[in-house]
Amino acid sequence: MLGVPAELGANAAHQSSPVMTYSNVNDNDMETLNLEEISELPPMLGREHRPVAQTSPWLHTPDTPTDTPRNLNAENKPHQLLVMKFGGTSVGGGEQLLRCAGIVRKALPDRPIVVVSAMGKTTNALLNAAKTAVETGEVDITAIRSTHELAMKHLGIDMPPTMVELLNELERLLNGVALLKEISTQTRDRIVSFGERLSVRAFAAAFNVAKNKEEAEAQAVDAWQIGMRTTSGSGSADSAFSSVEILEESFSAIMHHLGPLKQNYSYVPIVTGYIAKDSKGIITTLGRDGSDLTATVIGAAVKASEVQIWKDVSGVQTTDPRVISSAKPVRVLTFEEAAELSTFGSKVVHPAAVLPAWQAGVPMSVRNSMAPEDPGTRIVPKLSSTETKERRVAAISSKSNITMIVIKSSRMLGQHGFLAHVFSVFNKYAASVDVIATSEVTVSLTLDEGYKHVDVPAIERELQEVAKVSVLHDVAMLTLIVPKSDSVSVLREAFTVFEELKIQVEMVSHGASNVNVTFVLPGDQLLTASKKLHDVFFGP
Ligand SMILES: Nc1ncnc2c1ncn2[C@@H]1O[C@H](COP(=O)(O)OP(=O)(O)O)[C@@H](O)[C@H]1O
Ligand SMILES: N[C@@H](CC(=O)OP(=O)(O)O)C(=O)O
Repeated sequence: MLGVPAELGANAAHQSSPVMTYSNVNDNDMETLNLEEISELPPMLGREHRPVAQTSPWLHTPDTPTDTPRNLNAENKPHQLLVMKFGGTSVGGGEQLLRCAGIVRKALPDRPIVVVSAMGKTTNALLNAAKTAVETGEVDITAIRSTHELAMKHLGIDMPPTMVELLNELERLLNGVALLKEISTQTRDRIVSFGERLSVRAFAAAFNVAKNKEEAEAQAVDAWQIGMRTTSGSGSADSAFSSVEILEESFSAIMHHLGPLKQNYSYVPIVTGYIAKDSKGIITTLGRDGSDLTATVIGAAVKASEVQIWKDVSGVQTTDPRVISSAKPVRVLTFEEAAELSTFGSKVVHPAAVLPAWQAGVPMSVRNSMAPEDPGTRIVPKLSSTETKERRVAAISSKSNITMIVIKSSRMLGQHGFLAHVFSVFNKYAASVDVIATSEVTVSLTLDEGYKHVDVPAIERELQEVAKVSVLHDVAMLTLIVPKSDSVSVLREAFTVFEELKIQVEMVSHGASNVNVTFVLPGDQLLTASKKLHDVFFGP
């Protein structure tokens, strides 16, 4: 479902849409709007209780006489838009919000669309509040309330009424859960959505406090107001993987709502990451860390000049700096390398988020909100020849708590019958396999830690009907991002390290992608192996 329509923009921009005047659009109204109503809404939303658009900006297409030079760039073309996503760590409190608002102000000539995650650890706090309500019947949102109150206090303003109302609504919802002592996955998704709905309002408030008179005002936007729509399905709130997919129609809807900012940058949209609605108007979530996906979908939809992911670290590092302090910044990665790196354990960019930008040819970068002058990491379609020459291994990532299953055929099924049977069992239990190695009679594979819901004992029982099965828990995967051209020499050096450290490699996967080599190791040897390999490939 996720894909980028080939011809966004020019054609869409010439469709006329009705001239609308509206007022008093508040969040509660938005909650009850149906699909048609949502798609009918004009592009400028979010300013509470006051008229926000008198005419449809779609009437101001680049070639209409109403265009002024101010709306065109130096080459007489409409401006592009820049997507800037700020993660929870970058917007943890009032001080950080002001810092990020400053970064956005500096980028105003590039016409930013801002995407924001929940403040600090708010998503975890919301999930815990829901759990506590179910288990104990108690409701306590003091910490969530005070995170937002303190931030507004830092800005020197009262909490905006919509934030007060959202906090009260959250409390009422949790009281209902506490009374029933049960919660549906749909309600849980709804509860976590408050994190981003609050943070965009806090961010908009911070920007409006910081801005000067000439600068456009910020407006908080819930992603569904600009048409971010997914398939139906709940339960992604606390999952590394989303159970929903972005509907293709979202791309044209987003372009419809935000595209006019290319001609007339009349407000700074501050859009909720991570949340969307399905076509019935039910709130859905994109999986943990899913705000990156919101940003790249918007970037692809409006053909942005760039999608910037702002974090608390100076771009992608050669490995997780919390684990190995000698990690160094990676200046440039290809989309393919970035996708592999995140799929295989680095938390820098959400694994699914690379795809929309990649398909749309919109470059990305990872930047540090604590050090905005740092160049960070560029993510581009292709490396230059100098960049290629400069490095062999781009980065190392790892995943622990992996389950490895070794299946040895006990019947003469023939290889294709055996493999078909094995995969049918994994398919039945919705178990997604990460790494696989096969021989005539043996299949070894790993299950990702994100699939904790998978009933491994049931898979084991079914497979035992045709095979000898052994399950190894607590193995780890260590992945080197390395182009195929260098992988032979890198493999040789890696095995020298494993030999020196007497590490038993359970499985090696090489070749499925152009850019990665993955080793499956005993979990307790991961740290030693990572440190040594990092020293070898990047220096101490
Ligand atoms: N290869 C890596 N490069 C950079 N940071 C990494 C890497 N692997 C793990 N991290 C960690 O990811 C953290 C940022 O992720 P996260 O806290 O989820 O950010 P955000 O809230 O901005 O989305 C960094 O502080 C860093 O410790
Ligand atoms: N707030 C959500 C979504 C998100 O993307 O967050 P962050 O950008 O802070 O990883 C989460 O915590 O999962």
